[in-house]
Amino acid sequence: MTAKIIDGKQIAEQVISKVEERVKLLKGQGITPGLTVILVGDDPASQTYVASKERTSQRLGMKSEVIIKPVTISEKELLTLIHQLNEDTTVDGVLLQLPLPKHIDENNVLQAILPEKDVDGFHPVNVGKLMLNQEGFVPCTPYGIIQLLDYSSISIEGKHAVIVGRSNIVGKPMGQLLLNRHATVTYTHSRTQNLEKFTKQADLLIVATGQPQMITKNHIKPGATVIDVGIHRNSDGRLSGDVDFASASEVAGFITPVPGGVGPMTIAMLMENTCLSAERKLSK
Ligand SMILES: Nc1nc2c(c(=O)[nH]1)N[C@@H](CN(C=O)c1ccc(C(=O)N[C@@H](CCC(=O)O)C(=O)O)cc1)CN2
Repeated sequence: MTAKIIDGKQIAEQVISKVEERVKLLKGQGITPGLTVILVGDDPASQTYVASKERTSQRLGMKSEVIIKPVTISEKELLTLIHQLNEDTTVDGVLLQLPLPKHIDENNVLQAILPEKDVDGFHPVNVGKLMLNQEGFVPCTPYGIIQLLDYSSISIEGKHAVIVGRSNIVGKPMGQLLLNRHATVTYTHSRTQNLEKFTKQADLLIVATGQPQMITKNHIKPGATVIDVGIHRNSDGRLSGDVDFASASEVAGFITPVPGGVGPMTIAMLMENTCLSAERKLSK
């Protein structure tokens, strides 16, 4: 078997086109959705992702702002900035680019963002709403993966989804989203014994481990859908994921590439969440 490639770039463009129409409608009613991204430090990968967020939001006609702070910023200063953005009525979405320097308590600062401006979906209120299957904000990467499956007509209901990785950004919300769509969900992680035993049962295998190319054809049930969330820059400058793409493609039914799979969807869903935040403000 040779897997069909799920083209994240193309699906992201479709999502973005729909958001563009919604932004036009909002502007017609005097509302310009506003996104502010805070970047602390000078990590090159974070700079790339933030630039992409800025470029895409500008392209959509949103009010786009990137605030860059030195790595030495104190937690107190960062909290003051977030409080200012919470008060700013022209800002619909506030996003703090992760990772943060070690001296800043990530939970503390993420919780300072108003839940109604938390377009990353990381605030405990939005995490709780996801658990209860209520409307809030859904974290962009797992939300994007659901879109990849839907746009590719890959059914979720009744399927066995196995998640490899249990981060707050991807693994945990991913499992909850799939559960809300009636999948049977298994979480695995770095201390799971005999990982293959679980991954080989997966109809939908979502890999977010941060370990380059750790998943091979030996982990995959023939015909399964494999979603690779990992992103690693190799010594030759090329990008690869947590899945050995060549090997996995031999047995998977569908697979996402890196680059051009999940990454572009993260940006697209951020645009959707920002637009949604502005729409909610209008309907209040
Ligand atoms: N506050 C947040 N921080 C981080 C998040 C997040 O969702 N919210 N996710 C990741 C990084 N990330 C977004 O911020 C992100 C990662 C990758 C891509 C992407 O488009 N990747 C491209 C390749 C880009 C490249 O050349 O390096 C691809 O996969 O095709 C977008 C966003 C951690 N931090």
